[in-house]
Amino acid sequence: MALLAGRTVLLRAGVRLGAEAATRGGNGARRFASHRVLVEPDAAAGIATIKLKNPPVNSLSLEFLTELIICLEKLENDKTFRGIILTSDCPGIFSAGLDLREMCGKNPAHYAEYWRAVQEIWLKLYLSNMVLVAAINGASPAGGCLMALTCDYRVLADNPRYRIGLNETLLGIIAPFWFKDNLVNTIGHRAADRALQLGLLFPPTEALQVGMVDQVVPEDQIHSTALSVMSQWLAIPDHARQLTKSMMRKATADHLIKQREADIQNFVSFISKDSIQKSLQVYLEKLKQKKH
Ligand SMILES: CCCC/C=C/CC(=O)SCCNC(=O)CCNC(=O)[C@H](O)C(C)(C)COP(=O)(O)OP(=O)(O)OC[C@H]1O[C@@H](n2cnc3c(N)ncnc32)[C@H](O)[C@@H]1OP(=O)(O)O
Repeated sequence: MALLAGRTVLLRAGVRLGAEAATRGGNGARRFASHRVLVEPDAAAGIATIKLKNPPVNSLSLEFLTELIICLEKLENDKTFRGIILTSDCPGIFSAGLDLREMCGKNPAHYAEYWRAVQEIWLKLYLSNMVLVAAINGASPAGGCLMALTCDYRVLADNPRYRIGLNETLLGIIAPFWFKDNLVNTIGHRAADRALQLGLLFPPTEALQVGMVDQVVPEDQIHSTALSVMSQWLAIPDHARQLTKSMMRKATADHLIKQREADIQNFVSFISKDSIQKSLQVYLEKLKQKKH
């Protein structure tokens, strides 16, 4: 195993994380080769910082999700690491959430493959044995917010443009039950009810008030704060913390695990509807025209 402090890392001989992109080989198998998930290891501290790097907005495309899933698997299986700091390498954006282009104008088989990957990243993050701290250094709507919600602790940089929330209703779509469960577990039923129905995106002060994040700090202190939170969490014996985490989260994860195939079918039939396709296209078009 080679560990290079402060660099994109080689975790196992010959496998370069962050240097991988999914492509189809002749036999249909996936190969990997690109630079979207940067891992900065601190082996002495047992911490890996994952920097999301899928410019311009870290939208969660199938390829990006696949790389992230592989990265998390490798870290989870590597006893060197006990904690992950999840942050962004894209200035001003943590993640714009699911890649709308994966949900528009594609076929049912693609939607099913995509949704399985979305479920997988959520399960991997939500059930991770490691301590996960989100250092949210940018806007974090929808799927971006969901990734942060899977973490054990959330630090948000204090910038009014860095809004966070599950805004699905604004797109004319519905947050799945497991997005909802994760939000309810974090901010409580009443606040989640209001936030989900209105598709609220909270600026930092409100995000802190509602419990969507645990701490708001000046932007230049986000990484140091995440490190100090991490050392506090890593001071707890792993077995006790991990079993407690599992006790708190298992029922929520099992809810999805038991209905995984049905959830995929629901997604495929919902997203394939003409009316939903139309809403998503209009939303994407609005995003594109915003600049002009
Ligand atoms: C049953 C279905 C359940 C599924 C649940 C869905 C969960 C989701 O995650 S849906 C995605 C929801 N995401 C959003 O609503 C965020 C949309 N984006 C934004 O609000 C802004 O882009 C953002 C605040 C993140 C950043 O703003 P800017 O810095 O001003 O960037 P631009 O808006 O100019 O965007 C640059 C470029 O990126 C494209 N873009 C943005 N978001 C997405 C996305 N989620 N998927 C795909 N592409 C995205 C945007 O269109 C611009 O493209 P170009 O015009 O081609 O440069």
